[in-house]
This record gives sequence, structure tokens and C-alpha cells, in this order.
Amino acid sequence: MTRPELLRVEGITKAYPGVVANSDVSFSIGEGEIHALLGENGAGKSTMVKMIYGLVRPDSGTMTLRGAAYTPSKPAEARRLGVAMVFQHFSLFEALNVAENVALGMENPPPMRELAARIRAVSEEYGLPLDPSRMVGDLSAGERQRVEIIRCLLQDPKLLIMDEPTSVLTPQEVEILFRTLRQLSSEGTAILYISHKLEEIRSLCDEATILRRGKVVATCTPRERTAREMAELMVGQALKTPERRMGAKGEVALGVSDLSVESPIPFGTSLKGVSFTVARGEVLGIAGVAGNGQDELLLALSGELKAAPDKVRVAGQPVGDRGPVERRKAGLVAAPEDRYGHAAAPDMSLVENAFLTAGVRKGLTQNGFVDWAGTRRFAEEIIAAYDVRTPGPDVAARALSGGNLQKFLMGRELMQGAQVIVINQPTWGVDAAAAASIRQSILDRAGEGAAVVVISQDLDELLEVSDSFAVLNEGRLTRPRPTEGLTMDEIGLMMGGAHGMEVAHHVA
Ligand SMILES: Nc1ncnc2c1ncn2[C@@H]1O[C@H](COP(=O)(O)OP(=O)(O)OP(=O)(O)O)[C@@H](O)[C@H]1O
Repeated sequence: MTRPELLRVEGITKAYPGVVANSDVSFSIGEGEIHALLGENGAGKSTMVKMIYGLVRPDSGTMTLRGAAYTPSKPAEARRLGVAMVFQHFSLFEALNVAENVALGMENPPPMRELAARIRAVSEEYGLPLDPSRMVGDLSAGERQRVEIIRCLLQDPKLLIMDEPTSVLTPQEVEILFRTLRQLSSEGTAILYISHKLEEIRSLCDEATILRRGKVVATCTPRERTAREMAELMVGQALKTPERRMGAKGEVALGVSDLSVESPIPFGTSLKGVSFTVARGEVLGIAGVAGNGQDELLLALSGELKAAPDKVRVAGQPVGDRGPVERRKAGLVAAPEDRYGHAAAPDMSLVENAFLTAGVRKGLTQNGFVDWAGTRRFAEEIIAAYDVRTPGPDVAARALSGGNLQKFLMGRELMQGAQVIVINQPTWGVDAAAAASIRQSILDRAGEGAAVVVISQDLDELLEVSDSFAVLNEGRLTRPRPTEGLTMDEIGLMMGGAHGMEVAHHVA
């Protein structure tokens, strides 16, 4: 089937200092087509869609929309011409309700009652359940995304751009989203879709353009390829599957007993009586739908949230009342999920960011002064070991692509020789090859005798790396069980609490 052409991108080039983010990129999207933009971290996907959305100006090349020259100088202009975008990070106000948030993103919002009625109508038409009067702070990540999607749909877009939309969604929410996107496509709305989840690309997308280091290296029809084939087209070489080196488990390195802490996060989830132990050489995987206490658990383990001394123990030493620096000294490092703001200082260089959490353990101060030469060497070691694509260690963290910053931050924690390593979402936004190498490092550290806690929403990832498995539900942790032999049904039951499903089966 040939579709009338909607958008054509021709010979687009965009350079940043030290890196050509897009080099002579050409592709086109037909009306109603679901088109995937694929590529490893830093390949230039976000830069490309930012140019289409009017956030970034190309250095050279042309774009046409329905045959007419298309040169949006700002997003408002792109939106007026029918191009809408849903970002990876939502820009919503938690203390306002859904309709108020939608109004804030509109140029000429109608009166509130009319807007609420329109939101209801679009939400019903496209099967995206959403109550306009609910507070955004009470919504799940999937519901927040719906607010953004509905805000776009109210403008009746011809092209909807989505940047990694499923990384925050539960499997059920992914199904709902895909149904909506297919409906939009059948009505003639084209979708430009960025994702690292290749099975999803296979089920959803009609065509794909694959970028590597800023250039188009291949195009394909995703459903005619395997996920592995597409991943190999992206990286240009065969993929390695992580290998587990079986070491004997040692004594308990991290012990947590009956840990309850109030969430400091607005609309967060407090931890309720969390208990577990992790031995040297063991990886404990913690699953759960986002917002069930994952961020709070990370804070309580890193030392940003404190408790009674014996609630958290590192190698038998009580550290529950100690802060992050003292816990690092005691041998525990922690990597939070939010890489902008929490894990990294975006405006600081990679060298400075390396110092921020590694200064203590890597002995990067001398007589009260920062050892910048040593810190720089450490930053360079991370860049080499984790294949971080960057012009060098002096660039600001925010200039890295999302996945490359993630690789740097993982390397920073995994290369400190800690005996307890806690990571929330280790492969968030990283491509298949980088994800495999981060998982391999986690297994290697465990093989060397570290106790590792991996918190993730990616079940396949947890099954691949963890020896034992537990689930966080509304701030409570299930009893960890050996991963080997766990069936999907059992995992579903452990996760069930998050959706309140087990309640229906309780017999008094
Ligand atoms: N504002 C900026 N300043 C300097 N360099 C930048 C800037 N934005 C992007 N880059 C660089 O351009 C290249 C392409 O980045 P881009 O974010 O487009 O990649 P991506 O394919 O979206 O990656 P990811 O999958 O990791 O999100 C990267 O090398 C990145 O470091």
C-alpha cells in the first residue's frame, strides 16, 4: 500500500561542538504510517525529532510537510501545522487537575467546563480512560502520559511524535496505548516512534529508519525482521548475551530489617516493614510497577533517608542512621533512577560528576583539595569501559544523549569497588548492546563478591541478572524467592498486590 507522503526529511545535518548528531539524514513518512526511528544511544534520534518539532534548527537540509516547505522555528509553529510531540519526561503540575494541566499547554484554552467535556470525549473516543477532575499528583505514570497524549489529540495532529513512550508503562498500559496509536493511524494520523524496545516496534510499526552515529544506515519493515536482527543493524555487529559466572555466595553483606520510612516525595509511597538480606555474590532483583516505593527504597538505602541504626546493616555494621557519605565509606553505593537532577548535576562536566559520588571511595581528595587529575583519570576510565559516546570528560552531563549519560552513571557506581551496590533502573533508556554490557557488569561485580540490589520495571532484565526476586507493592516488599524456577504465573501473583487483584480471592 502506498500512502500519500506527509513528511519528508532531506539531507538534514546538525552538529554540536565535537559531534555531528545528524549527518545528511533523509527519510519520509506517509499519512497514517507508524514509523520507527531506531538507533543506539547517541545515534541522533532525539535531535532529529527535536528538529521536526521546532525545538532545534538544522544546520542544513530541508523538510517538507504535505509537499510544502516546513521550517518550524518553535514548537508552537509546529503544533499549528499539525505536528505534536509527547516527551519522555512529562511537564505536568502535580497540584493541578487534569483539565487545568491540559489548559496550560494550550494557546487559547476554552472555558474549563467545555475543556473538561472535550477531554472526556477524546478520552472515550480513543479508549484512554482519564477523569479531567483528578489531581495529576494522584495519577500513575501511564495516566500522566494520557494527559499529554490527550493534550496533543485536542489539536488534531497530522503527525504525533513519541519519544520512548513505553518505558514508564505497565504491560496493560502498553496495550491500551498501542490500541490508541493503531486507531489514530487508521484515521490517517502518522506516528513517529522512538523506542529501544524492539519487540514493541515489531508489533506496532510499519516502517523503520535506523540511525548509527548520526547517519541513516538501514531502513526495514520491522515485522519482517527479528528483534535481534534490528539490534544488530543498529550497532553494526553481532550482540553478546550476558554470561553469569557462578561464584559461591558469601556471608550477608546487606541486611534490612523491618524498615519503615515516610516518603519525602509529594504523592510518594512510604515504605512499610521492608526486610531482606543480600549475600556477597548475590543479585537481588526487585520488581514492581513504578510508584510503589522504588524511589523511597533507594533513598532509604543510599542514606538520603535515615532510620534507626540497626534497620540497615552493611557487613553487620549498623548504618541506618548514617548519611550517604558515611554509607559510601562503609562500602555501599547507590544509583538513583532520575539521571537528571538526582544522579547527575546536568550543568557540571563529567569529571565533576565523577567526583560527586566517587570522591570518597576513590580517595579523590588530598589535604582537603580535590585531586582533579585523578578524578579526570577515573572519568576517562568510565568512558572507556562503558563505551560512553562523548567528545571527552569535560563536556557537561546534559550534552550527552540520555542513554550515554546513563552508561556513565552506571560505570561511576559499578567501578568503585563497593561491596554493596544498589541500582534503580540500570538500563533505563539505553540501547540493546549497552543494556547487555551494563547487565554483564552487574553480574561481574557479583561474581567478584559484591552484593547487588537491582530495582527495575523490566521483568526480563530482572530474570536475566537476579539470583533472588521480590516485588514492591504499595511500599511493602514480598519475601525474596530464588529466581530459578519462578514461573510467570507466580511472578504475576507476587505482583498482583500492586493492582489489588488478590483481594477478590480472599476467603475469610
Ligand atoms: N544540546 C546538546 N549539546 C551538545 N551535544 C548534544 C546536545 N544534544 C545532543 N548532543 C549530542 O548529539 C548526539 C546525538 O544525541 P541524541 O540525543 O540525538 O541521541 P539519541 O539517539 O536520541 O540517544 P538516546 O537513545 O541515548 O536518547 C550525542 O552524541 C549527544 O551527545
